[in-house]
Amino acid sequence: MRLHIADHPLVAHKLSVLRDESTPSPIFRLLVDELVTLLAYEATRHVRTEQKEIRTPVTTTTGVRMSHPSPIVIPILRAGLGMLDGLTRLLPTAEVGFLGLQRDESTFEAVTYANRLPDDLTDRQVFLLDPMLATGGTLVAAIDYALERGARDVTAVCLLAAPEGLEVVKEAIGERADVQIVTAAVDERLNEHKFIVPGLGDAGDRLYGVV
Ligand SMILES: O=P(O)(O)OC[C@H]1O[C@H](OP(=O)(O)OP(=O)(O)O)[C@H](O)[C@@H]1O
Ligand SMILES: O=c1cc[nH]c(=O)[nH]1
Ligand SMILES: [Mg+2]
Repeated sequence: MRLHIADHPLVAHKLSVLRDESTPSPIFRLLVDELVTLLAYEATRHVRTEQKEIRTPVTTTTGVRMSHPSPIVIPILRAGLGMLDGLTRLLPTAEVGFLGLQRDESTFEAVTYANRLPDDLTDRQVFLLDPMLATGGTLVAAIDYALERGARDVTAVCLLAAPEGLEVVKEAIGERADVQIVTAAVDERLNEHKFIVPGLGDAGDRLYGVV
């Protein structure tokens, strides 16, 4: 597992506003979108391309285009949905699959309630979107869905990660695949409710309200 922590003053600034409990939902949503676009620049650094001859007004030259098959972007509902536009803005030809996972409030285990993925992800670059990597249970489940469909190249884009969750993901993946995690920050720890500290609270609730 490879970990990339985005080190950029704009990322740090926007993340600080997200952490602020007084930031209202409309601003929170806007900032998540902006942050993801900044993270997407790093997350797509190894997106597959191929050479292509192009004709400029002056001459012919060798350019680059995205390879086929196109990448697949998978937001993990609910909170990951707030990250979808930020990523597809940079990868407009990507296909989009959906996973709905909710953490059980007493056991903290991830429960799947929606799964709309292609059966075959062989040779596809997969981008998983979830703002919070806390215990890691949700991300491990999502990575497993991708790997059991043949994916071997998976990038997870998060806003915040806890050290405990990163360790869980690393152990669970082992040598099975090349998994990259791109995050805006690694926080201190989890609290007794398995929330990230200092964190930003419940990302889904802050994006969409308490339902
Ligand atoms: O690393 P973990 O301990 O598994 O926790 C992280 C998950 O918890 C949150 O989802 P939540 O269950 O609150 O669902 P929501 O997005 O619908 O609010 C968050 O969006 C992650 O998906
Ligand atoms: O801090 C946390 C942990 C899990 N899910 C969240 O939304 N926030
Ligand atoms: Mg939630």
